[in-house]
Amino acid sequence: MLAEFLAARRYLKQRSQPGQGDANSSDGGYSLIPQEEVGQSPGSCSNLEEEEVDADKEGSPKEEGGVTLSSHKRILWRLFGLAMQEWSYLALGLVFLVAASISQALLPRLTGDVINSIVIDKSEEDMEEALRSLTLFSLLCALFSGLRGTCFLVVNTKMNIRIRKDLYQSMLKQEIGFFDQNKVGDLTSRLSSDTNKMSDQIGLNLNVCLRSVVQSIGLLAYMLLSQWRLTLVTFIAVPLVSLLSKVYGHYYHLLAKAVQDQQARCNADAEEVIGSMRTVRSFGCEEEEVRRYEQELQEILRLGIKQASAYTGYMFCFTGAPLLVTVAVLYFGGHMVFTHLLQPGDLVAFVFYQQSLSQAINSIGDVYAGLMQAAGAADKVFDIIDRRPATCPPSSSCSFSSASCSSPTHSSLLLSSSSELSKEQLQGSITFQEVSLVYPSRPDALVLDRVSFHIDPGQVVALVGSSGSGKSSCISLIERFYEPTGGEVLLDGLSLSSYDNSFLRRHISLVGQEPVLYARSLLENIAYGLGREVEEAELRRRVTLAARQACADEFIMRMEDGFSTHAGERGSHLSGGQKQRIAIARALVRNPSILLLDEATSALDTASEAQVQKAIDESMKGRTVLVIAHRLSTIQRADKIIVLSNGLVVEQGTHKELLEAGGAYAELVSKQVSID
Ligand SMILES: Nc1ncnc2c1ncn2[C@@H]1O[C@H](COP(=O)(O)OP(=O)(O)OP(=O)(O)O)[C@@H](O)[C@H]1O
Repeated sequence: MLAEFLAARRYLKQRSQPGQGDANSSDGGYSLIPQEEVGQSPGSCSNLEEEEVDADKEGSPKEEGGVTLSSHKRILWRLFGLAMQEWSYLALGLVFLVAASISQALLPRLTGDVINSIVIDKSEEDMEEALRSLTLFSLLCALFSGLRGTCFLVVNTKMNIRIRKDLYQSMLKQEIGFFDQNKVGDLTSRLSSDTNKMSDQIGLNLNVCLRSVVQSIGLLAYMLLSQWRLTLVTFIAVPLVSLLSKVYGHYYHLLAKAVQDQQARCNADAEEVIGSMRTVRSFGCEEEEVRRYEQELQEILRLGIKQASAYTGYMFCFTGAPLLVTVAVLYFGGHMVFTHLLQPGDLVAFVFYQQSLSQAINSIGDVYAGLMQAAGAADKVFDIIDRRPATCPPSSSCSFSSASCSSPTHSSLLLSSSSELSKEQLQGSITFQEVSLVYPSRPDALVLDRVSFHIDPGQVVALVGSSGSGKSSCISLIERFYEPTGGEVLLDGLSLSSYDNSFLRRHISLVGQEPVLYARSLLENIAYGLGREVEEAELRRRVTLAARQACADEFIMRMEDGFSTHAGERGSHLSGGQKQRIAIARALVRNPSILLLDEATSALDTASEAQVQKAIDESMKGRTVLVIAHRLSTIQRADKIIVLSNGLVVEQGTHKELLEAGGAYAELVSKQVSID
């Protein structure tokens, strides 16, 4: 309940004070003007303790945004462990923190001295001396606070960089099925907003927590020792604020969750539409999409208005209670001044101390909520960092460079000597042995059903079949994007899973249906995957050769910046045919033993296709080629044709043999011929 309340209160405070972190807002905590937080803190504090005690008593974890309190604690320890790796900055920060706290704690006392020297002693000299001390400690307090903040900010940044790198590294190691099951938006959000939230909240809250704890202990001790009666008065609002916390906490939590859910829906819809702008444009659905988006926004507005109304009640209770506490302190303190139990300056100093204590305790409450937020974000981030790619056999070690993993069995043989392996050492035979496949994201659909075929080294084999029959899935298995659910894929007679992935990447190249280029130069796009070990001159030679083979050199040289031309976001500065040729060049640049072509020439016009086809024909020599093509001209040149239907191999043979058989292939060809 406390977490709910604090999270809701934090949210509302952020809304009401744009641009101000609430934990920071109490920084300094020394003001004559009653703050909205003043006096809330006793409630917050007692509530915090109450909840902690409850959780302990029950011995069972409580739910917080789907993550249990005990797991939150575990995550927080891990986060603190990460922060502790920057121990030198933390230690320095701690020194400045203590120095700032001591200077700050003296300020109310010195202010009281100034007032007493004016009101009681009526001594100008005493006043000036007290003011000199006040100025000195104010400046010291400001300086130490700044230095403390700098140290904790450095810890934040260093932590953030480390977490991001670990997360990105882990993401890129995952199997392809992981990316089918997780939206790009979710993953990039983990990488940006969640990692920021983690490091910001930990750095900020560690800073605030340490400062507030040191201040609270000092202030409370001073208040109890100097004015214990007034200190008791300060805590009279505790039961009231506790009760209100429970009611509002629950209500705000529900509202905040509803707003978050609605915002997530809204963002997901917008992301989907922006990501498929071509489809939206070609169907002329822009206005319809704007209307849908507006409807979603209206729902956010409705919930926002509900929250805004609730805010009135929140402000009334939580601002009223502390003000009443201050009134009560002034009432009792005033009577004590009249009965000479207290001097006016001491009363003013006490009010300052009381407000500072309120802010310090209040900050601890905010720290709790902030840490819970950090734990929530960290939970998702650590899930990915700790995730073991599904393609990793249990005993294998994951290698980042291979984007997957290597098994120590057969692969060690290949891996240990992989740097010396030359192309000839991979003959290039491919065998599918009773291979079945079910995609992790669609566990009910059997996509390949005991598929068996064999491709000899150097053969050109065409996979044909109607849309959805499983052609691309076969290629995905050879690329080891997915593991077969049953059976085995063999390469040169050895199970594919026994090879080191970086070895496979070097010897197998794929040109996919929709070539994806990166927002880098054409040279970098073609050289993608060549590895850093290739020297600059050799790299340029290979890129130029590959571009020539893919008939891409002409159009590249016509461009003003040649190979340095920027491809644009996802290759948007190039035509479909140009993109395809760059993708082919990228596949050829590694001089692969096995070439996989998934409708690689589909986006080319007839003239370009003929050119590229000629280049591919040339580059096919001495390699194994598996090609998916709907065009008869491509298929009939193949040494062997494998016909797939609904995940089953229904026919195999040469063009001539299959035509004579008059089966599924002959039927496909009759349709194809009319298209060709
Ligand atoms: N990543 C994936 N996750 C879940 N299902 C998939 C995935 N990729 C393909 N499928 C499904 O597997 C089946 C076979 O798809 P595949 O892409 O292999 O067919 P294809 O013969 O290459 O089709 P096309 O000629 O249209 O490209 C289809 O039903 C498809 O919906």
